[in-house]
Amino acid sequence: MSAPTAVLDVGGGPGLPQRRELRTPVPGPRSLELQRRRAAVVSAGLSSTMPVYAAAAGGGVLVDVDGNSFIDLGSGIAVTTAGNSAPRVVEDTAAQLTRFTHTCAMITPYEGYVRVAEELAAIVPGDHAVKTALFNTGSEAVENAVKIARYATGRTAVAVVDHAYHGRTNLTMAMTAKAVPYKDGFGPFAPEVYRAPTSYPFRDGTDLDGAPINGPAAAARAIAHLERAVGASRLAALVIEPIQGEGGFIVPAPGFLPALAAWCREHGIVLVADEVQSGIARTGAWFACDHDGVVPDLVTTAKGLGGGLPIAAVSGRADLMDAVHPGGLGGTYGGNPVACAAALATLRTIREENLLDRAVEIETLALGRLRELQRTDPRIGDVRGRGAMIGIEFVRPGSHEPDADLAKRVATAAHEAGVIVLTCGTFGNVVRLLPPLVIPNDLLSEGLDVLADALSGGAR
Ligand SMILES: Cc1ncc(COP(=O)(O)O)c(CNCCCC(=O)O)c1O
Repeated sequence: MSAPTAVLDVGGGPGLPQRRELRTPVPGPRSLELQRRRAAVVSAGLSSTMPVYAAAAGGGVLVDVDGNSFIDLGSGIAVTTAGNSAPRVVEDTAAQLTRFTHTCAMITPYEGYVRVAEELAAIVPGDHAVKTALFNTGSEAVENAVKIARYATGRTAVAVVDHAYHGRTNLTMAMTAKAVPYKDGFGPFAPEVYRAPTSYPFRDGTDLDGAPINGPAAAARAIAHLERAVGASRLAALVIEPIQGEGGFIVPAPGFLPALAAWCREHGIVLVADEVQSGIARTGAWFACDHDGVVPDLVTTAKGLGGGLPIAAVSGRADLMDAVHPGGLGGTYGGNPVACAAALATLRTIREENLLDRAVEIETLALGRLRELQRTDPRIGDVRGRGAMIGIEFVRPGSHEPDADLAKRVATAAHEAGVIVLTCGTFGNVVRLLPPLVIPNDLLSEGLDVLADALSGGAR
């Protein structure tokens, strides 16, 4: 057994020097040693975007085991929204750890769970009574939202849309659109899932009569498809991301979500907004649904909710949440007390540091800079997003043909220059920005400069 690699003894949180600084090649020697050890004992099925190993993180940076300081534009996939090792999260979880670490909420409940449910009831869209059940991962929340919808309606069919991502469990894989890497080889998948076209403004073009496929037209197209493929009366739920994440940071055309919501209401179909990636202040509102004035019946949240601790939730109409028989929902760790303390501290940090407004400031800065780049670079097909959830779609110049290789080269060049960015998209041709909302403006601007350099130089 190898001795633990001596890592940098630096504390995380906002006190970390907020700078981009490379002291070694990327990856450095300690990361290379850890890569060697990992290859011997960790499944090859687990990939990793960055070739380095984390030692500390906070504010807008992540420091690796070789002392390299990276600008973090990924937030661990939209999780450390309120900052890594956020002070209140650290303080409140440490205090909880000394009281009790686990009792199982189904065995001996505790106030923290109730307080998280009270907090979510206060921010979830709508003026109806809201109840919550807590879980551990986004996939688990989506699975349980479907369970609740099926139980409450007595129906079994589930509608999803193209480019969707909902998780890696059997049902959520069936609901996810992209085969590689998420589904290939893992079937058979759960039945009774029906996929409709979504609103993808950059790629929707016009209908057969030459009219642009706007929001209402895209909704009519999706509804017509579902009416043919399954029928509204058989649908328990429509599960949709208000802004699609892994599918490519796709913001639907105005009017698309409201038209779908009206159709669901008309036919008693439970509208589930999967806000695992777009929720909890990420887009400049508590939920992405808020931007469209849509009130879903159920909302799934995870990622940003826990400030890094694993916690997920299904929140929604009390009549639906109470439809399930006692004991019908559960799980050993759901709403772990330490994770609940983290969630409460995260929500408090978002409020006290005005991070909803901060997300809007980040949107203005990032979209402005990227659209400036787009004006002179035909390889940037689309720049889109809300708040601190921004996507850059790369194409072959003069076409809509996806350029996944360019997206990968830009991301790799950014990594080598000390900036963490992620790619996504059905076609793999989207670079996405998910900075912590606490990132200083100068660091965000520097990260955008690095992307611009990667585009103009390193990523030919
Ligand atoms: C909308 C939406 N719903 C559900 C999920 C699933 O959440 P879990 O916490 O990863 O299970 C996600 C997770 N997205 C990141 C997946 C990363 C990967 O596994 O490669 C999401 O974005």
